[in-house]
Amino acid sequence: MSQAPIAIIGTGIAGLSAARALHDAGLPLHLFDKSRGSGGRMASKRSDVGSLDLGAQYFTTRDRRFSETVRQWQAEGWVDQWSPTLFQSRGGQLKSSADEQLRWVGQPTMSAITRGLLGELPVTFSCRITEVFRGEHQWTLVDATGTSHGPFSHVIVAVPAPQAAALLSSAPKLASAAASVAMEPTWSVALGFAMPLSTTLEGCFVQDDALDWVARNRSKPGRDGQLDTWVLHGTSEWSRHHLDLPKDAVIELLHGAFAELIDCVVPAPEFTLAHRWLYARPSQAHEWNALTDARLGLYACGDWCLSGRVEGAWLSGQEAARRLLENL
Ligand SMILES: Cc1cc2nc3c(=O)[nH]c(=O)nc-3n(C[C@H](O)[C@H](O)[C@H](O)COP(=O)(O)OP(=O)(O)OC[C@H]3O[C@@H](n4cnc5c(N)ncnc54)[C@H](O)[C@@H]3O)c2cc1C
Ligand SMILES: NC(=O)C1=CC=CN([C@@H]2O[C@H](COP(=O)(O)OP(=O)(O)OC[C@H]3O[C@@H](n4cnc5c(N)ncnc54)[C@H](O)[C@@H]3O)[C@@H](O)[C@H]2O)C1
Repeated sequence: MSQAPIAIIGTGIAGLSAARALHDAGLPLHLFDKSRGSGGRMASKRSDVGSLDLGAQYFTTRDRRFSETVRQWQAEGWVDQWSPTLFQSRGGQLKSSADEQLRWVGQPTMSAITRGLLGELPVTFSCRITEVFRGEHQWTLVDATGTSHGPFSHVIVAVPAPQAAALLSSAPKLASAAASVAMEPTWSVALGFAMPLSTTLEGCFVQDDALDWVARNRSKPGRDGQLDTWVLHGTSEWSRHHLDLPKDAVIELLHGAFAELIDCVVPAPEFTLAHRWLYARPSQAHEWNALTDARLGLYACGDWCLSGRVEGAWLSGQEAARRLLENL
């Protein structure tokens, strides 16, 4: 009898990191994602004015294994360095804030990375898994339409913590660890201007009331589009307080904060878009690496098991795969 595949729920960077490691070890697997494509919080959004990075803006590497992997991605042509002209704003004071940090982005879009990792791996998109249960020896998944998928030998849950908790109910310790992780929201707004804004600013760390971060989308390698597009992120606190505000109102408020922040005239935008990330980042970092119930064959990974960054999510996926292989 052929070996049942491993189910991986989530095609963000954590799920795909685990998937690649298991595939490279020769194990069969099948991925599921509720979205129409891969990437999760590091996916780019297609829009009328080109592709926009509404979630992860860039990533840094501190861990040696991740640095080496990113160099391989660079050789594949999936990533490039981004060296924006950086500013910071504190108490309304905008000033240049150059540094030596190496920052990476997917190119020509952030999604290039997870698309590259996914390659030809078997995947079912637009499939929200609502239940994960174990029979005598194997696992079955049930999706939101009531359809069953399986059997699977093991399951890796690679979704944000609050969503993971429900899928981990077969292992109460794992479920309660995931349920203990609070995740903060982020409102993300894109503005597109017909005339390029008259500023050298390409990225800005903001420590004011509403805004947390501002980036000129087309300063990133490989981005095109006719408009001068900008991405603005609200702070966690501001986003929480304005969680249920209509998108138009969020756009108006963050556009106003942007106009106050930046050192040039900001006209009415030709294009606007708002996206609410309910589970943008864990409110604190953990050092769990991944969660494991080796006896059951159930694992969880994601940025919330580590640093709440792209690097943490990738490392967590590697660790889930390593533990699964160790327990075969
Ligand atoms: C606005 C914003 C800005 C950010 N900026 C940066 C940054 O500049 N640098 C940085 O390093 N990090 C940044 N991050 C964080 C970074 O994006 C995340 O740490 C990382 O992408 C998380 O990857 P993940 O695989 O753990 O989770 P996710 O990317 O969330 O992937 C989880 C996947 O699971 C799917 N899913 C969820 N529930 C189900 C279900 N029930 N069934 C099937 N599929 C499901 C989702 O559709 C998703 O594709 C940012 C995040 C946000 C939101
Ligand atoms: N908005 C969200 O939901 C986010 C979720 C998760 C992460 N988010 C942001 O991602 C970046 C990534 O962090 P990093 O990899 O540690 O990058 P970093 O460039 O080293 O920035 C970390 C932090 O340091 C401050 N900082 C760095 N460089 C400068 C500089 N030249 N001038 C001023 N301040 C600087 C700044 O506070 C950075 O936030 C990170 O930005 C997360 O906020 C968003």
